[in-house]
Order: sequence, then structure tokens, then C-alpha cells
Amino acid sequence: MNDVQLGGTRIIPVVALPDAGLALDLGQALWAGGIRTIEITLRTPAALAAIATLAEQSDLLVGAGTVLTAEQVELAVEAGAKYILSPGFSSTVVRRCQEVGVPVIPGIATATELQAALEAGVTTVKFFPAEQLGGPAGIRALSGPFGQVKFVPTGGVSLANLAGYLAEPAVLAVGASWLAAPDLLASGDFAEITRRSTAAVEVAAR
Ligand SMILES: O=C[C@H](O)COP(=O)(O)O
Ligand SMILES: CC(=O)C(=O)O
Repeated sequence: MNDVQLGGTRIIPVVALPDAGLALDLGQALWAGGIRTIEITLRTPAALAAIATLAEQSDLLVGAGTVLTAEQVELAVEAGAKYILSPGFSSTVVRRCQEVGVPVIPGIATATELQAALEAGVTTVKFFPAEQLGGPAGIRALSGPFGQVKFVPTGGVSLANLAGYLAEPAVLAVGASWLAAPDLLASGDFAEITRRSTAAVEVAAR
């Protein structure tokens, strides 16, 4: 269920897209930089249309983020999302994903939430907000009692600290917004999105 193939690069750009018309240019810019997956957050009205566009017209593995309700699970999957992410843990969201048969990566911030996720049958979780929760050391600490869990740290991950996260054996991939930052999307600076992607993929390949 949770064996999401995160495109090999272990880097998930987390994107709040202001306009679905940007989706294809964004997808191409990320792909050119070696990125193979994307998390489109349901934080903007453009999100579902952007998911549909990228699912149909790009080779990126498209995930839907900030999924907070069972209805949003359905809408995201209908639009073409191949995996679902949430900032926190909701047994309702997880159950709907399991019923629909789509991999889900819920967020956790504590050992208690992680136990709830395990009880719900989830073994891959988002660690959010990662930097504020202690970064790689926080993940290492949770990995002691929860050795079977894979983490997707998100929140405060940057080019500067990326290598430290990826060096953790329990880290499946990281999520981060700096690759396709809001100011780059607003100004249409897709070349910079490719540059940032290339730099991140280079670090991940080391
Ligand atoms: O809401 C936060 C995003 O999910 C990712 O965090 P970030 O902007 O610190 O990379
Ligand atoms: C926090 C995050 O990445 C999400 O909203 O899914």
C-alpha cells in the first residue's frame, strides 16, 4: 500500500500552484532538472486541474498534498493523483485511501501519532514540520522504536541541509518547496526551477 515509487530521486517538490496554466511548464522544468515526482498541494483552487494536467501530459509521478478529508482523497484520485499526502494523521483520510487503493503518506510529529499511523496500517509517514521537530536527529530518535517506518521529512528542508536528511537510512525521500518556490512561479522563472532541481538531484546522487 505504501510502497510509493517516489521517482528514484528521493526529492519531492511541494507546490502550491496559483494557476493550473503553469502546470506543464513547471512539470517540464522539474523533469529537465532530473526530478521525477511532484506533490501538488490542495491549498489552491488550481490544484485539481494541475494534477489532472500533469497526470495526463507529463511523466511525473503526481501526488496530491494537504489532503485533509475523505472527499479530497476521492477528488485527487479522480484527477489522477497516484499518491496522497497529508500534513497530519487522520484515520478517516487513511481509511479512504486504503478503500480506494491509493498509497498514502500521512504526516506525523510525535511517537503517539506514529503509533496511530502504524495501527492504521501505514509504514511510510511524512515527518512534518521536519526542521522544527529536530531534523535528521529527530528522525533517528523515532527510528529506534519504530525501525520499520520510512520517513518523508518536509518543512524547512533546503539545499543546505538536504544531504543530512538523505543520509538517514530511514528517510525514503524529502519534501520541499524551495525548488518551485512561490516567487519563481509568480515570475515564471522556470529556468531557476530547473537549476534548483539539478542542484538538489546532484546532492541526492552523492
Ligand atoms: O507547508 C510547508 C511545505 O509543505 C513544505 O515546507 P517548506 O516550505 O519549508 O519546504
Ligand atoms: C505539509 C505538507 O507538505 C502537506 O500539506 O501535505
